[in-house]
Amino acid sequence: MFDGLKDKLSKFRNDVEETAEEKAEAEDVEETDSEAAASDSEAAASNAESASPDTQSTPEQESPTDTSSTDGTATAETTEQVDTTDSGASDSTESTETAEETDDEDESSGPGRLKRAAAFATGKIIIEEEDLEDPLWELEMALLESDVEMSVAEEILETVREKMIGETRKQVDTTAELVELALHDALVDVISVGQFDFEKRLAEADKPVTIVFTGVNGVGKTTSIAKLSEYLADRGYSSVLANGDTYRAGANEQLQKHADNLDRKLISHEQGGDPAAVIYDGVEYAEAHDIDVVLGDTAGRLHTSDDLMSQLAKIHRVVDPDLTLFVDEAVAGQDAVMRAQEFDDAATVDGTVLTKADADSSGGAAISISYVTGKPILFLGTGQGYDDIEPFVPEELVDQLLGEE
Ligand SMILES: Nc1nc2c(ncn2[C@@H]2O[C@H](COP(=O)(O)OP(=O)(O)OP(=O)(O)O)[C@@H](O)[C@H]2O)c(=O)[nH]1
Repeated sequence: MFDGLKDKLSKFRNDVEETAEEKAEAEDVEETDSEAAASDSEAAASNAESASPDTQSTPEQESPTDTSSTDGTATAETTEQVDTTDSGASDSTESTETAEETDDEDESSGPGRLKRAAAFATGKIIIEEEDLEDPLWELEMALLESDVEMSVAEEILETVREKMIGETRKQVDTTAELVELALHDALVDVISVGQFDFEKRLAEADKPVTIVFTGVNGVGKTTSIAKLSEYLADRGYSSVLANGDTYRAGANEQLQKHADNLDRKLISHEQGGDPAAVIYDGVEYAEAHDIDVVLGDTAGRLHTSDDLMSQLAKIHRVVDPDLTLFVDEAVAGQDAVMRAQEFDDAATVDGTVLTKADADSSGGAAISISYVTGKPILFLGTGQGYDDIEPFVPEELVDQLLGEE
């Protein structure tokens, strides 16, 4: 599931890891060079000392803060040497103060020299904005290619940037681990918007609970109703089906077939009847027969989307459903995200059932819908069988996207 996106996320992790490794190597070389320079100058100083006591320098002159360079970088580099070579405490404190001042001036360019120097002294690598620039750009392209909605991609990037920049790699052992944590948090943040516990809500609600399904034709709405009926039966809830799609020829027969297969009651009216009246009858039937849940189908397409939306509005007025679930297919990518927003604007959707997650989809819809609508994905359709429906757990999806296999 969502293999393309999984590969792209894995590439981002490898890119950042490579960048960090290159940086570690470069800083190793820098360290070796500066150590060599330090021992050269120590040797030179001791030579000078033994050659002429008159030319011996004062402690102040030796202090790194008094180097003739006015360049902040040079000053801080000297501090690195002081820190790593563990020289006299007073010199070190003095030079640290100077470096802090320099550090403050240098804030805009990253975590600052002092922090870097301190991390560097203990073998840590700090991830900076410039290290992430290329990998983040590639990640943004990868997310957009995977049909992740633009504002969602930006939010993910922002969180990754926030979580990684200025972080020392050693705190989490490896760069890979740091990237994984940042990506994990960024993805969970956008995917889990609006999540609520469907089963708890169902358990606590007065019965019968009425659930209305909306969405365009062909995305798996009717099949999802049948699947959910079976899902509920597995958890001890009885349900009745009500066909509010009075517009499409053959809709009654289609739902009747599922009802027969599952041995459920179907409430239906003639084609052209009032959908709100059908679902209302479903509720009455449930009340009379002590049925826990009414699952109401609706038309996916009318003459105009205005007709469709006003029909939904009427169902809401007449039946006041406990939940309205928007159904769309994962393979529809950005189209599904756009439709989710349109339906939510018109009918106030409570959550989404994302079907065909088993098909080779980009993953963009699964990542974007909750963030864009503010309503959670509640179920994933994972095949054509009645049992092929799973509660949507954001953490599980993210683990799967970031998993090894
Ligand atoms: N692979 C796969 N196929 C699915 C899934 N859900 C539904 N389908 C198939 O998608 C097709 C359309 O499903 P329907 O339930 O008829 O779709 P609908 O939205 O009710 O469409 P209309 O009946 O035209 O209103 C059917 O062949 C289903 O078997 C799913 O999760 N995975």
